[in-house]
Amino acid sequence: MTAVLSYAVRGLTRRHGAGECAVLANDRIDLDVRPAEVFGVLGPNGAGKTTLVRQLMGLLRPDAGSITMFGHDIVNRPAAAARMAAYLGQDDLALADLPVGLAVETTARLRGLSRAAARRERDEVIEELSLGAVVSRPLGRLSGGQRRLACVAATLVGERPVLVLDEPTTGLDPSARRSVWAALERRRAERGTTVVLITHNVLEAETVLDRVAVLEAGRVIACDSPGRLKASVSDDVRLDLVWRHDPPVDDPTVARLAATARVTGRRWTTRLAQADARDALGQLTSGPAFAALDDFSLATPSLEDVYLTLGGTCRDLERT
Ligand SMILES: Nc1ncnc2c1ncn2[C@@H]1O[C@H](COP(=O)(O)OP(=O)(O)OP(=O)(O)O)[C@@H](O)[C@H]1O
Repeated sequence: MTAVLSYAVRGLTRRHGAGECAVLANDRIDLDVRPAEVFGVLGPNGAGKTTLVRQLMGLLRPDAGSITMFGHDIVNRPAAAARMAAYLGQDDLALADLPVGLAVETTARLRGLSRAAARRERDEVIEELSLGAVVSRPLGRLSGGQRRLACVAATLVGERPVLVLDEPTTGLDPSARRSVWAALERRRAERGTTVVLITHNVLEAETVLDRVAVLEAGRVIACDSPGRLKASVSDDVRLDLVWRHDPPVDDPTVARLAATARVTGRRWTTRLAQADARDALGQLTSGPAFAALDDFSLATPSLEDVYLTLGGTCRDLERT
């Protein structure tokens, strides 16, 4: 059965450093990634995400455990990973001196395409990601977002059956983010491409991923579809309140919410049973506390709630 999986990972363990400074970056990770799946790895800084995907690409050797890719042993034959997967790392400046178009074309040639096919794919992906305006400029002299997008373009050429992307949309504006997601979805739908990607962004994770593995301190603390993970946490809803200034804690409803609110600057985030949330919102919006409110929202559980419920910490997760 594992032969048909894009990835089968078992007991994957990897330490960095030695002695007292050793960090257990991946701790007995088990994962299955299915063909044509968009599979996400979500977690805070230092959770072990990059360590995991670098092992999936054969760039880092595990201390223990196994990884097979379409049934091939990647740990003992890491070169097989490079033949089957394209990788977008966090810093991808290997071709920094080349103009964008040439960098993309060169990558396609390195992946075995003929000159004509490489140029055709280059033109298609430049158009697809709206990179026409910077096609002749060296990668190293672009803005951070433009460079990231150009590196995504280079990753997409050459029709690899698997794409492994370390934070592909970090630094991109909303329109560029949308074109990246559309480009990945197109490859999955038309070619059955498997996509494994790291993201910090819980909102993106909810909308683009088929399944997500949540990592915390080197361990997978949950792995399922965003919908099933959300359904598993509870029926509670999230009430977010943003105050204009100091919250009026002499108001009884505000005082009650203060007891459990997670405070981030002027924002309070509370999780409540649906009836309690409706009641609290009713009291707040019809009473004197309303004048102190800048904004409020009531939402069903998000992946962030799942993450917090599972014991994760919310630092470093993006929500915009
Ligand atoms: N070369 C290294 N030497 C020592 N420790 C390392 C090394 N690389 C990573 N680590 C440590 O291993 C842990 C996991 O790092 P990793 O880069 O995999 O996390 P991450 O989830 O990708 O983080 P981020 O979201 O910040 O990119 C961290 O504690 C990190 O400090």
